[in-house]
Amino acid sequence: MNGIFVYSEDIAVTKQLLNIGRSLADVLQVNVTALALNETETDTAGLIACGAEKVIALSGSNPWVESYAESIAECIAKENPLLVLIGGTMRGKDVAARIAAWHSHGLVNSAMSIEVVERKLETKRMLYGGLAVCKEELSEGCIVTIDPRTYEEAAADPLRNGDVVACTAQSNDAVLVGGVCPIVRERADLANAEKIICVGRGLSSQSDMKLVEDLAEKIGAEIGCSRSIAEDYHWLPTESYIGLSGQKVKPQLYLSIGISGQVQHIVGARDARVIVAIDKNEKAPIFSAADYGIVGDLYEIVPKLIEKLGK
Ligand SMILES: Cc1cc2nc3c(=O)[nH]c(=O)nc-3n(C[C@H](O)[C@H](O)[C@H](O)COP(=O)(O)OP(=O)(O)OC[C@H]3O[C@@H](n4cnc5c(N)ncnc54)[C@H](O)[C@@H]3O)c2cc1C
Repeated sequence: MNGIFVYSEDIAVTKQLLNIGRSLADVLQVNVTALALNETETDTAGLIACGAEKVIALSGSNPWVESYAESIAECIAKENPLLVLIGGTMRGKDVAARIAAWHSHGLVNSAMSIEVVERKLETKRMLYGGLAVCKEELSEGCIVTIDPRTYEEAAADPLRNGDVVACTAQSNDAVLVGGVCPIVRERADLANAEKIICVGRGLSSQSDMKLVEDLAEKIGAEIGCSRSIAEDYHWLPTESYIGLSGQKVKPQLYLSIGISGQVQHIVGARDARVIVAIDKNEKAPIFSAADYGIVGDLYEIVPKLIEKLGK
């Protein structure tokens, strides 16, 4: 068994995987190989700067990354790595599942962390909507997907050396893409927002959203919500809700207003740097997840905050 193999169809995520991949490789004293699919020379050089000893630059004419799963599996077979890290995007998970099936290797999805314990690799991931954490010891060659932004991008060191091996990929054209229509988002991309105000059923009516919008404008925040607000009340688009079945976010500031903080919601927000909660029920579970809590009526607190921030 060789080193650690990393791949994502999103080069920024590959650099995040290199952060953890490099640390593990240093402990295990093995090499890191990154796979780049249809990336530029600058991007492949960037992967070496971020810690890969070798970059396999695959190129092919089919724009559909899933159709290269077999070629990626072949590269992995040649490298025979100890561990394969794949970016846990929707497309990455699709590719990871196909590769795991081809190689009959284990697959751990959405690992929250991965570490070396007594020379064995161990992952942790959430179970039952965040109610339990599952610890798993990996067999050799295991595939692990890691969701975007679980780790920061590896710091680039332009003095690092490495090899770039160019290969032509064979795409599996069993499914041909006739066209792609990007989803036009009605709101900003919450996954990359630095500040988020999240509203829940504590808000009495849709017209009160104005209050939240005013506060968001004052602090330059995007607006998210609990599932009930999007799916039951339809006050905000579906892509605005945060949680287990919604978006996973990692802002610097997450301010929840009138959200009870059920585990299915919190699971999407727990990686925020600072969580502030406003709720009138002092026993609301949101306060266990919050760094700062304000117990009180949002209709009194939010106008006061807007007033203070206005000065
Ligand atoms: C399989 C599954 C998946 C799910 N996935 C998600 C998900 O991805 N995201 C998600 O959000 N939910 C999800 N849910 C639903 C989740 O369990 C909760 O039901 C939901 O998050 C509750 O939304 P809420 O906090 O807005 O409402 P509530 O739980 O009703 O909380 C409202 C809060 O507002 C407070 N409040 C009321 N009035 C005021 C006031 N005037 N001032 C201050 N506070 C006030 C109350 O004290 C209360 O704490 C899922 C559920 C299941 C079963």
